Amino acid sequence: MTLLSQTLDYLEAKDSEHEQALMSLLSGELTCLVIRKFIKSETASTATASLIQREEFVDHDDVPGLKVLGLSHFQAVRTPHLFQRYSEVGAGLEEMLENACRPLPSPFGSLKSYLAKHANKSIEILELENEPPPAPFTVRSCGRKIGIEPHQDILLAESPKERIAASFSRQLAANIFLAGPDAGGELEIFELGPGDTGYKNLEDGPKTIAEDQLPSAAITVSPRTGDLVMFDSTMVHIVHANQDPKPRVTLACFIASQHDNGVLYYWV
Ligand SMILES: O=C(O)CCC(=O)C(=O)O
Ligand SMILES: [Fe+2]
Repeated sequence: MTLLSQTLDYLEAKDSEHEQALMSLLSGELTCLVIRKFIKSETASTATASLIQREEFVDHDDVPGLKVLGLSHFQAVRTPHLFQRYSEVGAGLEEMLENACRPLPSPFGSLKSYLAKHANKSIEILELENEPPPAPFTVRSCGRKIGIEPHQDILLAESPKERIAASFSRQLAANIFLAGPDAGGELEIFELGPGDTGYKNLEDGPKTIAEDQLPSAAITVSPRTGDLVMFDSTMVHIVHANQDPKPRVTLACFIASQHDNGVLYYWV
């Protein structure tokens, strides 16, 4: 198996190219899709400047140098007392971002419209049977020398009892770059999927792999401000340390599809 990546320019690519690329991504033919200039730099800088000063933008509980607006499902599952905060902060995020960007479009709104139009599906927040409502997205700011260690994002491993998680045909990570680094901060994706690592249940640990034991990267993306990067989050991936004094700021969520269903679910 070889992992495939494709890059399109948001405005220059034809509608049919966006449609074809999304279809390939959702079918698994494509592992990673990069849409350059997905949001305007003015929108990216407005969103960043406004969000960074919010009191909800806090230091990450475990990783020094990483700041986050909102928490992730992974964090909440590992630390159950965070579940309520995860859900409560999440409930206001879409509106907070709209207000922060107005009159410019919300980058998250642009992502939902893009998927609705080109994947021709309805876009819905994920609902789980045994958990409070999930957050729609998070905003992460990686300071200098901060990266993300090798990991896989698999909802079924985080919540094995959730039937909807078992029904996903694909889980994608989507990141909109509100500030792309000028040095470092590359995303690398490896040819190691759930079958290779045996990551099935977060209770047994997230199956992290030491960086020096990874195969050579199959896909390397050097993201720039304004890009949208979507990839199969079940493959092992890593973010190299940001080497730029300016933070690397992303708006991140997951998107999942089911066979024969016209819905895409989002959460983080
Ligand atoms: O920031 C990135 O490039 C990817 C972060 C990540 O691990 C994810 O979105 O699952
Ligand atoms: Fe990830």
